[in-house]
Amino acid sequence: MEEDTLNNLLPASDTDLDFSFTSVSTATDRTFACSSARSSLARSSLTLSFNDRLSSTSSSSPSSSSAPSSSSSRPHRGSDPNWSAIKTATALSSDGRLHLRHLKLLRHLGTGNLGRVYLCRLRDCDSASFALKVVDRDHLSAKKLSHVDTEAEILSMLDHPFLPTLYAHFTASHYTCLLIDYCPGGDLHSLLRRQPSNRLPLQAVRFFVAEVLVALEYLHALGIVYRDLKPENILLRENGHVMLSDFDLCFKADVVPTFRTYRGPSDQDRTGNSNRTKTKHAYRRGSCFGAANEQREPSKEVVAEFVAEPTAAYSQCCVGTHEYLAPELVSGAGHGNGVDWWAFGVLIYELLYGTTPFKGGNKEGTLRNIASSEQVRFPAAAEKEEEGMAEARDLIEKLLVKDPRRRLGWAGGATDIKRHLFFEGIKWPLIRSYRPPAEVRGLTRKLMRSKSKGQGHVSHVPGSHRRRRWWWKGLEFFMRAKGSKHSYYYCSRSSASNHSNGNYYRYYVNNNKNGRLLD
Ligand SMILES: Nc1ncnc2c1ncn2[C@@H]1O[C@H](COP(=O)(O)OP(=O)(O)OP(=O)(O)O)[C@@H](O)[C@H]1O
Repeated sequence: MEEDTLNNLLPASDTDLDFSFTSVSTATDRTFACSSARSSLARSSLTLSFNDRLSSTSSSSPSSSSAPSSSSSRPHRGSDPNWSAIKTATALSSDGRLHLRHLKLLRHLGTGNLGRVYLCRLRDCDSASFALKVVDRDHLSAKKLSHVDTEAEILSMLDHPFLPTLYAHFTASHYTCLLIDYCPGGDLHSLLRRQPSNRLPLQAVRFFVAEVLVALEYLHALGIVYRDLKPENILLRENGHVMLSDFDLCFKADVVPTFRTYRGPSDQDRTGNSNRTKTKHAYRRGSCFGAANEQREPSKEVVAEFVAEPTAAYSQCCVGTHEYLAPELVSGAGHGNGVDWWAFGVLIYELLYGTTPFKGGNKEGTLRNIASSEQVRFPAAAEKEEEGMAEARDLIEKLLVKDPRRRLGWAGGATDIKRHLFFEGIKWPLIRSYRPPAEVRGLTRKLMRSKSKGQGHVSHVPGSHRRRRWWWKGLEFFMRAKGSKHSYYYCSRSSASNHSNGNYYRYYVNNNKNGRLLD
């Protein structure tokens, strides 16, 4: 029905656009506000500065359309059939650029806070599917527009199998359009809700979080702190591998890559389960994190490893999804790269246990639990629990350390986390070749179906309510109760009643003397 309507409304040219999309109704206010990111000092030529890498594909001028982001600047996607299709379409275009008229909208996939997302194809090529995020600039505040630009900037930097590729970014009339990979597998949150007790088997968790870890590693190496990790933002590609989405809450900092050395297993023991005395290491082998083990003596050689972690990243702009907020975000005292590693711990916990670790009776309760000194607790272990659960708990405990500087990942990033025993045996360079877990209910069947239909989409499970990023009045109450010296300003308090889901609040922490809002 909706598909028909959209098809009927398809524009003959870009100028017809006003009639082709329904404007996003007053969207909920974003919790994002631009960060007060404090970059690290540029110590050497190795310092990567985000701004140096901005792609020229980002264009905000009205009525412009852009040439597709060049596949040559994305070496890993050079042979991607989607790129070939885009190149063919632009070669046939009179001005060598991709326009909205080259696309055929097939279906509305969903609506976010900034815009609507459509499944689409190129008019002259039925084999390549894309997701088109359409943002009606006329209906967004200046602040939200800056979020759109942030998302476009970040997307234009990415070249990674577990992150979206931005094929084109164009502005037509008052619409900004971002053309990215289409993920027919839906999101991990919906997949989780299909599982018995909302839990995934441990091997499936290892598969998904290992890929997320690699994606975060890449983002952090670029100095990007993601800040919105949660199952809802982990989409599943046609091949069952993950793709992180939603980059408008990110903030950027400089990162100083370093080489360091470590001595094999002794370091592994440090980051792994320290109570375990192992003389031999069990290596899992076989397809998709299988359980076949092989015993071998630990290697003792000194290994040089690359670490690019934005440890100096700093922002005071508090954003995120409440169950995934790190304690330093809740306290409003400023935060950095550690928030992603905290959220990574929450993610592993939720995938394994079907709930988040600090969830309270209501949102304030959750915040209180996060901010308290109470350590993470686990449900009582089953009598016969899956192999690897002890390692999983140990990893979660090390990630959910309340002090960000003592949290696993803060200093060494994903490099440290990868060495934890939970991930033992994973051959990281081959991670793209691992088979998605066949035992996960709904995963392969849905993906197969979407493949055969060519345009299927794993819908959200009814009742699997997506957790939005919000901030809520309860925080004010909560902080007052704690006698905090910080004061909070709800930037959108007056418009809160207009919000479509009524649960979005953006706030600034004001802890400077002159009372200026930190932005
Ligand atoms: N590349 C994609 N492939 C398939 N579905 C997608 C894709 N990108 C987004 N979607 C779907 O479209 C919907 C809207 O996505 P969008 O990124 O605009 O907002 P969101 O994920 O709801 O988050 P927020 O509103 O917080 O920005 C989501 O439900 C998502 O599942």
